[in-house]
Amino acid sequence: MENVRIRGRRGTLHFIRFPTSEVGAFLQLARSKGMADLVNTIYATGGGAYKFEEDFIKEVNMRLAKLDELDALIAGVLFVDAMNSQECYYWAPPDEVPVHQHPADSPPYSEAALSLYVRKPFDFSRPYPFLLVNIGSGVSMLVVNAPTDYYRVSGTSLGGGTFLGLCCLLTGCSSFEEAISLAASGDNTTVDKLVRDIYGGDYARFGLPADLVASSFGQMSTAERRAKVSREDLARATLVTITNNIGSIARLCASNENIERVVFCGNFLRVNPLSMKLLSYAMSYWSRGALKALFLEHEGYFGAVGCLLHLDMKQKNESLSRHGTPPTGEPGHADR
Ligand SMILES: Nc1ncnc2c1ncn2[C@@H]1O[C@H](COP(=O)(O)OP(=O)(O)OP(=O)(O)O)[C@@H](O)[C@H]1O
Ligand SMILES: CC(C)(CO)[C@@H](O)C(=O)NCCC(=O)O
Repeated sequence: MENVRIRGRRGTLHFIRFPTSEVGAFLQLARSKGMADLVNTIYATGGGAYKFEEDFIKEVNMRLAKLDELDALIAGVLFVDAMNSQECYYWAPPDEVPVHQHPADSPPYSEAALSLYVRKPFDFSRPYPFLLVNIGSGVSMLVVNAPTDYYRVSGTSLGGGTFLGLCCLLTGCSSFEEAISLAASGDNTTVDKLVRDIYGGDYARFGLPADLVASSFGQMSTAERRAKVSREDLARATLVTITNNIGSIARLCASNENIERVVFCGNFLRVNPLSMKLLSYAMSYWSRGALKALFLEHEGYFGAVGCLLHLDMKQKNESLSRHGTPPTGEPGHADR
């Protein structure tokens, strides 16, 4: 991300990621490159900041300054959105006709229709209140009323980790990228039981369209169906199941809290336009156009940015209490 001002300096933020299972390799690299000669403190957030604290001290003699993951997440989201005019976007059909107003003969949730969804920029400069749905390995849902006024309203353990774990079990795949690519070419209707499979068409009285999933994995109870199903279809059904469940909980939370904008983030959405389109459809359809699903370009990096900002704040506060003035642009002395 270019042209970012932090700690009195302007520059480009570079993001890298690696799974926490690789922390050992990172520590080895840090040691071999003499990283501890340059820095003595790393700002860190999430469970890993606690879990790996001892390893950092023991292996590279570096201290972890720990920040709460949800504080850091929100600070990061607000900062990155303010810095990058293209950060926030949504997905919609090209005609922008609300999905619940589409004629019954052209269902906007069909494969063909979803593939037409296009990404459009959203002006998030007046964000409050919003529901922030962070889809990591588990899912946290936060009502955000102001930069430091928020609460965790709900969560679910059925998240990105569940998708990946179940996909590995069901398809034998071994990476998130592989799971997503299988899902992209699969068909969940061979796995799930649809309203059509139960009613022969729509259940019109309660607005349940024929193509809606009535029972996730509902077809898999018969041996005949199981014999015919492909890995791709299983991956697709897993993706649709997890995504729709998150969408459903998010929608209930948003309506309960009288919130119209639901911002989804977290690495589950990485290289995963299908889930974003499904969430967009679900939010709009089930709220009859009242809710809007929003997404963020730097989906999984906000916690890290929140940490960096905390360092900036800390330095400003230290400088104010020492000299009565903000810092001049030199890095802080307490932490390197
Ligand atoms: N390269 C990848 N390897 C593994 N998982 C990935 C990858 N890219 C995206 N994902 C998805 O991102 C999820 C993790 O998301 P994220 O990194 O945002 O969460 P987290 O901070 O680890 O979650 P939690 O705080 O719940 O433990 C994985 O469960 C998986 O669905
Ligand atoms: C435990 C955390 C907060 C760790 O990031 C996350 O994985 C989560 O919100 N899990 C869902 C827990 C629940 O609300 O059921």
